[in-house]
Amino acid sequence: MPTCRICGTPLHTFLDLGHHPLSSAFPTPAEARRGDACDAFRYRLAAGICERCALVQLTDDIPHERRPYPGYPYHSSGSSVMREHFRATGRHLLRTELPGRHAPFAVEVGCTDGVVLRTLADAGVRTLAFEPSGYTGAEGVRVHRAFLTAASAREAVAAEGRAQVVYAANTVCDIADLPGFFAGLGELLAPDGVFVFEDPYFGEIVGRTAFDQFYDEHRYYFTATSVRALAERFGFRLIGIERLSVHGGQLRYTLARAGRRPPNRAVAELLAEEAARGLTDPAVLAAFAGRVDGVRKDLVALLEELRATGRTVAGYAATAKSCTVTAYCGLGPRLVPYVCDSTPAKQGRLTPGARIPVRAPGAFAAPYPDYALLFAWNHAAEIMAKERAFRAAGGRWIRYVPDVRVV
Ligand SMILES: Cc1cn([C@H]2C[C@H](O)[C@@H](COP(=O)(O)OP(=O)(O)O[C@@H]3C[C@H](N)C(=O)[C@@H](C)O3)O2)c(=O)[nH]c1=O
Repeated sequence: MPTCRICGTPLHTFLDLGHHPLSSAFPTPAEARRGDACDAFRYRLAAGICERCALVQLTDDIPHERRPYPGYPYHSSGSSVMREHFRATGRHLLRTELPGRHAPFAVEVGCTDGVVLRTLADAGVRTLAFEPSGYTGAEGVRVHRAFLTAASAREAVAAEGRAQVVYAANTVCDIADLPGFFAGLGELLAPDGVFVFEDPYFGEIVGRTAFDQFYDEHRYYFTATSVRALAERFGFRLIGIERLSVHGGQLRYTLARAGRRPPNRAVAELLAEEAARGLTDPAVLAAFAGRVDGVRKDLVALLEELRATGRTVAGYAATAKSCTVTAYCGLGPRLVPYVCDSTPAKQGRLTPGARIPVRAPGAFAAPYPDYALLFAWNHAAEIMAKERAFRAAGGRWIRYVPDVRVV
C-alpha cells in the first residue's frame, strides 16, 4: 500500500496510466538500437491522494540516480509567453515583496534560464540560484549548484545572509525530499521573508482532464488545501494565492513563517471552492479517471481513422507531457510519424519509449501534414499564431485537452 511521502498515511490510488519511460529520456537512433538506451527504464505512472493531508502524488518512486540532471533538455524561455511571464513575475516580486528593503537578496530554486533572477538583478537586487543541473542560461546569474537543504542553505547564508524572497517555478512539485527542502527554507529565509512558488494546479488538471500533466517530473499535484497542510507541517502559513493562466492553469502560492502575516482573502475563498468541488472526493477522482480513459479511446480512434483514410499526421512539440500521451495511448511512429520541436537538444533524437523521430521546426512546413497533434496545448495561442500559415494551407490541429477535437 503506497503511503504519503509527507505524513506516511496510506494513499487512495485513483489513476493508473501504466508503465512509462522518463519524460526527458530522448535516445539517439544509435542508442535506441542498443538494449540499454536511456528510455529503457520504466516506472508505474499512478497517482494517489493522501487520506489525511490531501496531497496528490505519484504512488511510485523513481530512483534519484535515474533522473538525468546534467543535460536536462528543458529551457523555460523556449516560449515567448513564458519569457514574458517570468519577467512579469520578477516585476511582481519587486512591487510586492522587495520595495524599501535594505540590500535586498532573492533566491530562486531551479531557475533554468534565470529570467526572474535577471529581472531582479537588473533592478539592483542581489540574487542567487540553487540549480542542481548547474545550468543557467542567464548571464550574470550566480548559481549554487546544489539542491536546497539545511546544509546547502547554511553555506549560502554564511556567504550571503538570509533571503527576503525565495522563489520557485515548476520545481517544488518535483522535489523528492520536501521535508529536507523546507528545513533548507527555514535556514535560508529571513524572519519576515516569503517563499513564493508556482506549479500546475490539481484543480485545473481535474477540470480540464489534463492527464498529461502526470509524469515523472511532477511528483506532487498541489491544491490550496494540501499546500496549507504542508506549510503548517513545517512552521509556515499559506498567506497568498494567485491563479495563473500559464502551463494549462497554475497557482502561485505565497508562504510566510507562522505568525508573521495573515492569509489574504483569496486563500479562504479557494479553500472553500475546493471543498465545494470535492477535489478530495473519491467519486470526483474516479470520474476524472473515467474521462481520461475516454480521451485515450477517442484520440486513438481518430488517429487510426486518419491513417486508414491516408491523411498525414505530425506531432507538434515533443513536450514532457507528450511522453505520457504516447505511452498511455500506445502511440508510436505508425500513427505519429514524427514530431517537430524547437529544442536543439531534442532534435535528431527519438521521443522516450514511443521513439517517434524529433525534427526541427523547419520540417513542419516541408511539407505541412494534413493534421498536427498539438502536444504543447498549454502554448496553443502562441503556436497557432506562429503557425497560422499551416491553417491557411488547409492544415487542421488535433487537440485532446479537455477532450479530443479537430480545430
Ligand atoms: C512554445 C513552443 C514549445 N515547443 C517545445 C519546446 C519544448 O520541448 C516543449 C516545452 O513544452 P512545455 O509545455 O512548456 O513543457 P513540457 O511539457 O515539456 O514540460 C516541461 C518540463 C517541466 N517538468 C515542467 O513542469 C514544465 C514547466 O516544462 O515544447 C516547441 O517546439 N515550439 C513552441 O513554439
